[in-house]
Amino acid sequence: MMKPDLYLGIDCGTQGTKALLIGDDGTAHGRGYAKHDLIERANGAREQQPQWWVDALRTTVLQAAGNDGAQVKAIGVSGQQHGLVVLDENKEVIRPAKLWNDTETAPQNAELVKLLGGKSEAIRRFGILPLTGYTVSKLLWLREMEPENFARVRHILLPHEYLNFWLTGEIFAEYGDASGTAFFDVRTRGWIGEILDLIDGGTGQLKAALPPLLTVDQIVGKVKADVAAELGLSTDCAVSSGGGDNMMGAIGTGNVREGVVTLSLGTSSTVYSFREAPLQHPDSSVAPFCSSSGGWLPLVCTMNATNVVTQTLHLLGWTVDQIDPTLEDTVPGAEGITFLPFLNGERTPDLPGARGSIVGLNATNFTPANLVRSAIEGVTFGILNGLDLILEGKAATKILVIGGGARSSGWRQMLADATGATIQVPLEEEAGCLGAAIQAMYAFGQQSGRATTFAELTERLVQVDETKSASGRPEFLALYQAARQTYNAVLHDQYPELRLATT
Ligand SMILES: Nc1ncnc2c1ncn2[C@@H]1O[C@H](COP(=O)(O)OP(=O)(O)O)[C@@H](O)[C@H]1O
Ligand SMILES: O=C(CO)[C@@H](O)[C@H](O)COP(=O)(O)O
Repeated sequence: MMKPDLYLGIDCGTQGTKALLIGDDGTAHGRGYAKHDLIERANGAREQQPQWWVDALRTTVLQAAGNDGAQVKAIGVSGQQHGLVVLDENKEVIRPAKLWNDTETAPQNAELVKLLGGKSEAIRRFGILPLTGYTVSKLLWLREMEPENFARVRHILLPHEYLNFWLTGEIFAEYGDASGTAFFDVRTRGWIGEILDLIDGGTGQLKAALPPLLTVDQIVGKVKADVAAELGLSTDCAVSSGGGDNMMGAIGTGNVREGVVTLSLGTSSTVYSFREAPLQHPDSSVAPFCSSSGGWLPLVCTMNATNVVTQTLHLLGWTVDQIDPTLEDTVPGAEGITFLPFLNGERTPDLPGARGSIVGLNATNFTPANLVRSAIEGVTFGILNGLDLILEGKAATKILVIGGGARSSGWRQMLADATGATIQVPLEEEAGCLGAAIQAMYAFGQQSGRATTFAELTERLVQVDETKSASGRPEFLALYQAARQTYNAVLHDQYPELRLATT
């Protein structure tokens, strides 16, 4: 019997790496998962060793494709966005990668925005406002805090590009993930050398360290012989350009045409919707990123999501299994408790120095269950403020929800009740992996003369798990609107400098 062609999608998230092996028809042939460590310091530092991602990739590829490696035609890699990986002249990692949720670099981000002429000028000139967490301020931080490491930088990579490099020995960038550096012009799809000149004083060191950019039709290269031997892959196995995890989540939810909305509840919470043309939203919280399927992917990201829920559960000695009964047993608004979930500063709203707070406690409402509900509501209301921005005032009718938090039926129902939209979950839970595998299939098709489109592929391979859909219950809408208004009022009260769009 002929063995089927297989495609491997790898997703290097913050908490762990996942791998998914699929056939031409989208059938899953194997899966893998490995956890990552995280370096966390009270000053907002969030770092990981790139080697940890490589180790996790090895483990998950062997788990997913250990017996079928020779049939894998192409691999796509999805990675947490914005992380800074710096390599020296021998292509060795210089220091741990500062991650998308690192807020230690907030002073450098503020300094950079000033150097660029202020917020409006930065947007006018470069089409993007650097926010704390984007790659660019990590470079300024490195120059100021670790000048000896800065002097050794010869290659600047993002997490997924580092994994592509490990797999192929080639260093390339692609438009989607490059958008999150803030030294990439999303309008013209080219690097912005001028910003890097400001950081290195015009020596040209950083510009020379930028990788060449690939279009989505191109591949990074073939898997190196030693990697192929170790992982049981063929040396003919191609590696597609890959992309940021949100860009791959977009492909994995069919968000490759206008009108589709995806909401991800992972370590971060994100909401995004594909556009044919770049979108310069009046609110700079809307990141004007490119997608990794061609086109653009305006996106809002909050830095505190399942991490806050998990930490609240840990505090109580509870587990995620208790989320659903807890939401069932409590009422919207948690009897007056409001939880601002900024345990690690925040990116949306732009408050990198913010701290979390819980307000409205009294002798009757101060219960473990209300505490858990208020944490989930705080995370939810924050990302729904982002959803309003993405939809530019229009009401959502259908939202595809992905990420670890999407496993909770109670949380899905909360999203449906609070928006009035139908909440759907893709049949393949690991949308980032599926998107990466689909991109690999697309690139392999382009390379081998069997060209297809992302629309055709996703139409065929992305399906909804109808058993997990949730519809808004009208009687809950007003209750959630009131709770969300209270949340926004507390937010503005504590941070009067905000001009966040509220409902
Ligand atoms: N049933 C569940 N209900 C709510 N949250 C869950 C559930 N299962 C897992 N999670 C949360 O999902 C998170 C992991 O999400 P994931 O999307 O894999 O993150 P990342 O991509 O950032 O590594 C964990 O914090 C975990 O607590
Ligand atoms: O910074 C962003 C998006 O701009 C984050 O969404 C990161 O890409 C991390 O993703 P997860 O680990 O939460 O999937």
